[in-house]
Amino acid sequence: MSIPSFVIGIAGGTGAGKTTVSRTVAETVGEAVTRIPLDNYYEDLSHLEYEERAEVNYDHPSAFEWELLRDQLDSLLMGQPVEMPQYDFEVHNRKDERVTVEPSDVIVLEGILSLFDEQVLEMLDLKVYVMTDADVRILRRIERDVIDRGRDLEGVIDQYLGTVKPMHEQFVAPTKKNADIIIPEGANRMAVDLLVEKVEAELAPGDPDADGDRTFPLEVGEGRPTRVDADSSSRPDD
Ligand SMILES: Nc1ncnc2c1ncn2[C@@H]1O[C@H](COP(=O)(O)OP(=O)(O)O)[C@@H](O)[C@H]1O
Ligand SMILES: O=c1ccn([C@@H]2O[C@H](COP(=O)(O)O)[C@@H](O)[C@H]2O)c(=O)[nH]1
Repeated sequence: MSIPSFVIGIAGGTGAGKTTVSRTVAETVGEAVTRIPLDNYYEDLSHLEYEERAEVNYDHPSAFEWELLRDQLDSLLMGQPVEMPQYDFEVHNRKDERVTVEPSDVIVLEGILSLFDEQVLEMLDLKVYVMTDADVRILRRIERDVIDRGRDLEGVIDQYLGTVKPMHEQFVAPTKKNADIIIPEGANRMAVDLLVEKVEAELAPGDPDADGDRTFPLEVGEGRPTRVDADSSSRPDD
């Protein structure tokens, strides 16, 4: 395994297609990709009742436990496994169990604010922003939240207008300026192929120092760790 790993950050608004892009990259690259949903690092809100948790602003940076994310990314980059929290959207809270995540050649951090925190940005080798129009994103979100996350239509609309949209404009969309690559619409085949090519070039034996200080040992292809899916996510968008 390469130490440190090649770390990709994938940001973008809710419903932009971040999860789809990161899953497609992980599946196409093969075994050595660890996917880290930023959602797993929402603060533990066990001290609140469900009704109070339902009122929390989950689109503000303060909703996330950045310290834990930085520590766990650091550990993975040093080749150490971490016990990653898991998140349950239906109850707006962290699950009791954690999942052991092993370090791997490629780490993909994916979430609305993956390109927000300065210290996290320093850990990223490639920064991607998925840009999809707001009307498309809200339609996708309604479908997903009602079907997968146990919400009702009225609640989804209230949350969108009350917090999701204003926080997107204030905190998420401005992180586009931190991106190396902007992918339109989500699962854009050409863009995903280019990402995969870049990752594979970074991992290729014989290209040991593609960006100056990175060394990629010849272990690639030998005893790679199993792919870990740490899941249990101008123009009017963006
Ligand atoms: N390019 C695309 N075309 C059509 N539907 C897409 C595309 N990319 C993603 N989707 C769909 O949109 C929904 C939200 O995508 P997802 O990847 O979960 O977004 P995010 O992680 O940014 O919230 C999913 O149902 C997904 O299948
Ligand atoms: O308990 C929660 C936690 C988060 N959310 C919403 O999720 C999205 C982020 O997930 P995506 O997959 O990027 O859409 C964020 O906009 C939060 O509003 C939630 O509703 N409840």
